[in-house]
Amino acid sequence: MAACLWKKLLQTAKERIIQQRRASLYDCAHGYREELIKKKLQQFAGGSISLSKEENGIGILTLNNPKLMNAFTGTMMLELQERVTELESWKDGKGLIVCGAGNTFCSGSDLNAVKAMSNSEDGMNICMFMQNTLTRLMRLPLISVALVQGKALGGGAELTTACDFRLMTPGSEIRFIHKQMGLVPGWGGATRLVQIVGSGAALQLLSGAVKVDPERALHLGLSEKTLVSSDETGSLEEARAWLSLCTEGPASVIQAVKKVVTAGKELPLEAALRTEKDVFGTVWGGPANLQALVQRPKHK
Ligand SMILES: CC[C@H](C(=O)O)C(=O)SCCNC(=O)CCNC(=O)[C@H](O)C(C)(C)COP(=O)(O)OP(=O)(O)OC[C@H]1O[C@@H](n2cnc3c(N)ncnc32)[C@H](O)[C@@H]1OP(=O)(O)O
Repeated sequence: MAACLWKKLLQTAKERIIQQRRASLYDCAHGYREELIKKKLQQFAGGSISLSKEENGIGILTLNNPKLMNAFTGTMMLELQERVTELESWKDGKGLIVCGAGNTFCSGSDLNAVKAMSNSEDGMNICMFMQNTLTRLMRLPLISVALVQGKALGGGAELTTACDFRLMTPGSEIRFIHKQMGLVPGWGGATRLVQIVGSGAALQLLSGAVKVDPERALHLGLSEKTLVSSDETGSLEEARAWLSLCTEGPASVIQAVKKVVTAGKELPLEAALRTEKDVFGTVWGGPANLQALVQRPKHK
């Protein structure tokens, strides 16, 4: 009887955590019609978003549009959502590296698409679509790293803030250039930047459309490390090595760690504590915990 009750409690806790994670920010109550925006984005084709899920639990998500400095076309925005959905159900996943092809990160939205969708309705729908998608990316139960090579501009800079960490190669830059386009970030980048560097520094970076080089990024806490290599292969290997320091151990435990930190970051105190309790309940007495106890030397 007790075991049956325990299993039910565990299942309820897991379902509640998954529901919290997958709930979209915007829906029809906000005038958001996802199927309509998807149809519109489909019209702006080009490039791709690939995902390689490796045996060691590290995923590599690559923006492939090097001819346009990995600018986001409409279909790439749709593919990003598909990859995030895939990652949400990756049971063995522990970490994620987001990078760009051709030794550069991402130069934001494809300006050809931006010009064709410059009306308010399309703009708001893209804004809500990308906020939904990047919020889900941010909340993945994986430890994520943006590997910034070359340039991360506009929406590309915003994408870096949806990752837990940023690693930059020599000579690379993160730049919120929105002001120069008469804009502010719309994919959630301003909100996340304030959380990362504080409101003062965020205001300076946005109001000045400041080129943030690796040194300044380190100083601001926007980047964790300046890598040694600038080339695609070398920098990816360095990023893998850096991430492996955070992802050693069973996927269930690494995912639980990310979930409790997300709760602490996003929820009011008591809700965060209750989520922590729920997540704790999924690992206490679990296989990794029991195995660790067996391996622990008896206290003398
Ligand atoms: C909320 C987010 C916001 C929005 O969605 O409204 C945006 O992100 S808007 C886009 C903001 N991004 C930009 O304004 C960057 C524009 N690009 C550049 O400033 C430069 O291309 C740069 C600095 C990224 C690279 O300069 P470089 O001299 O090294 O190369 P080229 O400029 O010759 O670029 C090569 C090739 O790529 C095309 N390109 C680059 N960025 C974009 C883009 N965002 N959209 C479309 N096409 C882009 C560029 O036109 C060149 O193409 P080519 O056919 O060879 O002329």
